[in-house]
Amino acid sequence: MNARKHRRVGGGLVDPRQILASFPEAVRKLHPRVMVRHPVLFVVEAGSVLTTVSAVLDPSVFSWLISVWLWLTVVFANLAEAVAEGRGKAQAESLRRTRSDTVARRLRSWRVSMDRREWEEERVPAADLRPYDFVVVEAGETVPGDGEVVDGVAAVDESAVTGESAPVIREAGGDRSGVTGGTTVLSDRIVVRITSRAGHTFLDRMIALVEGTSRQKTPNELALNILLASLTVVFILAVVSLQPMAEWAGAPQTITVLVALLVTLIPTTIGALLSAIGIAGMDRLVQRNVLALSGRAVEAAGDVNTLLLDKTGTITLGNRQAAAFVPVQGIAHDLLADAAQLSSLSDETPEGRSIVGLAERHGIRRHHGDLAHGRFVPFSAQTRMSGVDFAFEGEFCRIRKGAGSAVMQWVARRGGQVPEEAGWITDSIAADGGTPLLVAVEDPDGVRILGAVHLKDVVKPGIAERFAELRAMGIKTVMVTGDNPLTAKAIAAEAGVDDYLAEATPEHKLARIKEEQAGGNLVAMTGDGTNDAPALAQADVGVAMNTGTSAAKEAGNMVDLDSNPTKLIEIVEVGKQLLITRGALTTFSICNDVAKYFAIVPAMFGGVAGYEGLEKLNVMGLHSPTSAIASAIVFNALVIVALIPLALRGVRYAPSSAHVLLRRNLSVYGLGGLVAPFVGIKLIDLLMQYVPGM
Ligand SMILES: Nc1ncnc2c1ncn2[C@@H]1O[C@H](COP(=O)(O)OP(=O)(O)OP(=O)(O)O)[C@@H](O)[C@H]1O
Ligand SMILES: [K+]
Ligand SMILES: [Mg+2]
Repeated sequence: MNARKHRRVGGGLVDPRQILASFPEAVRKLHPRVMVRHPVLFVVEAGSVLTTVSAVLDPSVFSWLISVWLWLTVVFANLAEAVAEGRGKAQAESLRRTRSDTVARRLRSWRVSMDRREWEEERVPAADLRPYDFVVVEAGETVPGDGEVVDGVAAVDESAVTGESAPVIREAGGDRSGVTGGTTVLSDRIVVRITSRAGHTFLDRMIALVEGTSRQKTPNELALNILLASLTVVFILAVVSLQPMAEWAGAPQTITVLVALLVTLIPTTIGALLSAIGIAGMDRLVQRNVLALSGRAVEAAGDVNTLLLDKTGTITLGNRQAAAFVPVQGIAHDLLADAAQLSSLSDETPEGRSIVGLAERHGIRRHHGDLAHGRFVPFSAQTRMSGVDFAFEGEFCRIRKGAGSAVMQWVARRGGQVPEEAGWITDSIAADGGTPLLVAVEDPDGVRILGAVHLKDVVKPGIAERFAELRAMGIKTVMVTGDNPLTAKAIAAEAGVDDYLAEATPEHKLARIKEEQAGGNLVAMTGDGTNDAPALAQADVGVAMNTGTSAAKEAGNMVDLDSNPTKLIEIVEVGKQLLITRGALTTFSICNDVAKYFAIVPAMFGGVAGYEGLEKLNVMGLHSPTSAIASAIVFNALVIVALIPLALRGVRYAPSSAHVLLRRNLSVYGLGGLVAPFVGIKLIDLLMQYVPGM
């Protein structure tokens, strides 16, 4: 994994300076409008106001001590969130500097005659660009906005966004056409169609994300918040109803004591850390160069059990190159090469361009001028073919090239014969992991297959080991590809996926995901192409490769800046760690509160006639009732600070089954939660006895 240049080192540790720096923000967050979003802490804040008023009216060391520590409890809770948010701020700053304030070279066109347009360049600020504007970017210039390359090929330096310094190729036509505003073109010239409005670019979204401004509570977080709020209501009722009983026993309690009791009982610890845990999860993904555009997706990632990947550009490098022309018997090699080149002259896909190039290397150089009144048939994922219709020396002619089955059908439909040999050729190319494209012509002599083009692609290195890791995590991998079954089988075997689906159209990919979801599976999908977009949108976790088309990036809910399909392993780990951390700290918090109840109630009623039985519960032998209560409140506040690093770093996660993790959690954090207050409160009480008046 590459380290983003402006990325901090040792992301898991909390720098004490960071805590200090976040203090003012924590105090600002005391505003009730902010606090109502955290119901448990809102109750603590209200309690702090009550005890402060009562301390003013009826001052004592005890009442002031409690008031001060209650306020500290709320500040500490806000501190957790402020520290979590603060960690993204520096990164956001450096991204802001990257955001381009460049001047764009916008193309303006007007119609001169029926079929001719005149183009003119104008210089406008990047901020004025709108979707469907066309801009020119040349070597040395900054891409002024997000868009799609519609003409040309260029090497682009994307390090400003991805942190990766090796240049990448961006080109028109294929699945590597997306460019991001703020990146720099290193060579050549491209024309870009702008796809996003100023202020809504990828970089803007990235800034909002690392700053946490766009973060919304996830469904799980909302549910937990409701649970915590309900618990709080129950405890409020319990404490309020305690007073009549205490009065009946002749020991009415002060407001300060009642508020203190309430605060120790309600789940303040998890209430304080909940949002920091969520922010930290998103942050951990940013550290791994993944932008999660929804918190829900991060949670879902923790439970994913099926991963769908497309082949070209995701499992393979995606730069399918023509390697050879394989003619059928009786057809000259150069005739096939010529036909293949003619059909590709306007095919702006990488495949198309590489066919033109290969034919040129065989000495065949055709130009658009050779195609009188030619009509180009562009490639589509549905037809899996492309080609051209034109007139040649007065004769009408059609050429088609494409997936074996698609071209065979085309030939058969037009009344031609498909020689058995065509099947052998495509099969032998496919069995090798290559992609065969059959080439066929239709002219006055009839319809026939000329041969095949052998397209070669390379499986990304090291991918098989990573898929084995996914298997160990209980995740099934399925490759879905538009390619033929034999190629799919060969690549599937080489990459080590569990299953594959060949000849898949965008609809098939989508259907396969719905099918998996109907079977109760949580599905992740990684892809880069426009033909992956529907599937990326349907998947619970849709990870788009940053190299991909803007349609793919819009459809997914995560973008991997490294365009590494096995990144999902890390995404799943972060998701699991998020869920486990939240579970562990909730367990700890609730067990803690139960233990505090036993520490504080006996002390409160110690020595009260009729409640002597409770005295026996005072196993801790605390100094005095006031000291016991104050110690519990101090402990309650300090626990929050002590757990901030754990909330931000996440509970240690080692891949193992869900029930092993659950058991481990319950024992470590449940037991820890029960024992910690007895030790902590006793220690604080030992100090508290030296405070005069306690
Ligand atoms: N430019 C082209 N002209 C004609 N046929 C093509 C062209 N590009 C690809 N094909 C054929 O169409 C098939 C489907 O292509 P598509 O892009 O939908 O899927 P893919 O890239 O092979 O797979 P994946 O979905 O894994 O990216 C290819 O396998 C190939 O046989
Ligand atoms: K508490
Ligand atoms: Mg693809």
